[in-house]
Amino acid sequence: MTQSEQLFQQARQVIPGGVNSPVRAFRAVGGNPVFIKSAKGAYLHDEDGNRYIELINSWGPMILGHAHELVEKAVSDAIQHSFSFGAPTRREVEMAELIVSMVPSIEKVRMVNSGTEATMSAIRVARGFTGRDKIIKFEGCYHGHGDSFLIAAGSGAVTMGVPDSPGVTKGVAQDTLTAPYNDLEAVRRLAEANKGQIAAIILEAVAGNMGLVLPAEGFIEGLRALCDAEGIVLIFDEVMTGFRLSASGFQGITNVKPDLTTLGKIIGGGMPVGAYGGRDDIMNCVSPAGPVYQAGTLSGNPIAMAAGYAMLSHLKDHPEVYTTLEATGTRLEAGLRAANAKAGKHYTINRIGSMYTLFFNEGPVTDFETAKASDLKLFGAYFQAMLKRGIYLAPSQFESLFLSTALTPEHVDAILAAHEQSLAEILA
Ligand SMILES: Cc1ncc(COP(=O)(O)O)c(C=O)c1O
Ligand SMILES: N[C@H](C=O)CCC(=O)O
Repeated sequence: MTQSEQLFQQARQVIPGGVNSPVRAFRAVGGNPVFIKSAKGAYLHDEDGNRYIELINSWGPMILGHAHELVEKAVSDAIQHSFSFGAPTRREVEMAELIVSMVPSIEKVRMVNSGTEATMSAIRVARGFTGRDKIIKFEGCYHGHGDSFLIAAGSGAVTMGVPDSPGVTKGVAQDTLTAPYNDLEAVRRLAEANKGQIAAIILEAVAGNMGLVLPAEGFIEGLRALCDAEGIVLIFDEVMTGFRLSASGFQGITNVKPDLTTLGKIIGGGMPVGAYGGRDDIMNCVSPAGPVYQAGTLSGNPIAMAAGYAMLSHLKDHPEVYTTLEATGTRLEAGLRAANAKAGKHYTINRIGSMYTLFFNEGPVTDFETAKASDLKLFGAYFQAMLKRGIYLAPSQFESLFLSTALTPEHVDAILAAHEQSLAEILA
């Protein structure tokens, strides 16, 4: 038995399903999850001494690769002053100023401890601000595990076959209306049928939790116009895309500005952090400035703030990070397409910057339905074939992969060699 097998056996006795987040259990791809011991740069090392090239990067945060010295130093310096105070600190003011300076639509920001907390809080504020109850979300978008979002949810929820989770009350579920991603007409119909009742439209402007799906031309602009016309709060969930697609996230590469933005992942540099922010008048509803309650014992945690501040300042001062990531993504995408064509397959590859998904589906993949048409059995075989060759992919078709600046052209070539061999193996 390997160390990972032994640990998984132990884990199942004391942790539900043996993992602290469902997608880690490898249920969608079979086999035993790999237990990680350490990581540095572009590599993960497991408990059995195997090394993998990293394409998940902790589901996004490690944009500079693992254990980057800047973040490492910031954390070790911060630790000298204790780990949590539950009181205001200089660093959290600086962190808020930094976020506000980098994301133009954010005038005020509140730190929380996860992306889930950020999205839950953002819709509460939108409801408090508008005095309305309903929200619109998109099928296959995932906004964490808050009750209101576990309706037609992507990511681990669809991977485990529970996009509508038991445990969410009918009352909560009926306040979440869903539309197919990229279907503006469907959203307009919902808004018309529920006139004056919709507090917010929340979306992953680039969806990463049904696999990567890009917004169709005019979709985001149409949502903005609809929200303006109907007094609906537009929320971009940038937990994945924030500071990844540009130094100001997805909104840095489009003209559309949301009213509220949710953040997570990169802003903690790998520490557990989330944030939500946006228009001054909306954010002033948050307690103690206003009546909408939201709190947190560990919110603005000094270690997390130090890690996040080091990460964001680096991204702000080094725009070349994004050019490097684009070059890595371009090289990888071109190689994957060439290998697929050589194998006689024209699988869809959706990519933007350092995020991409290879769908086992000839596509196009433009929404949840088309993503679900992928050959999941083949994906599972591909995942295992790549893992065996030392490439660590997300263990589900319904996820994006994340590149880091630690990946060199040589790493990309190693990934492409493994890809070609894996395709040959699974298609034989
Ligand atoms: C777009 C998006 N929103 C929200 C979340 C929830 O974040 P967390 O897992 O930190 O609660 C995630 C990831 O899980 C995400 O990808
Ligand atoms: N897609 C999720 C976050 O981005 C995957 C992480 C998780 O659910 O554990």
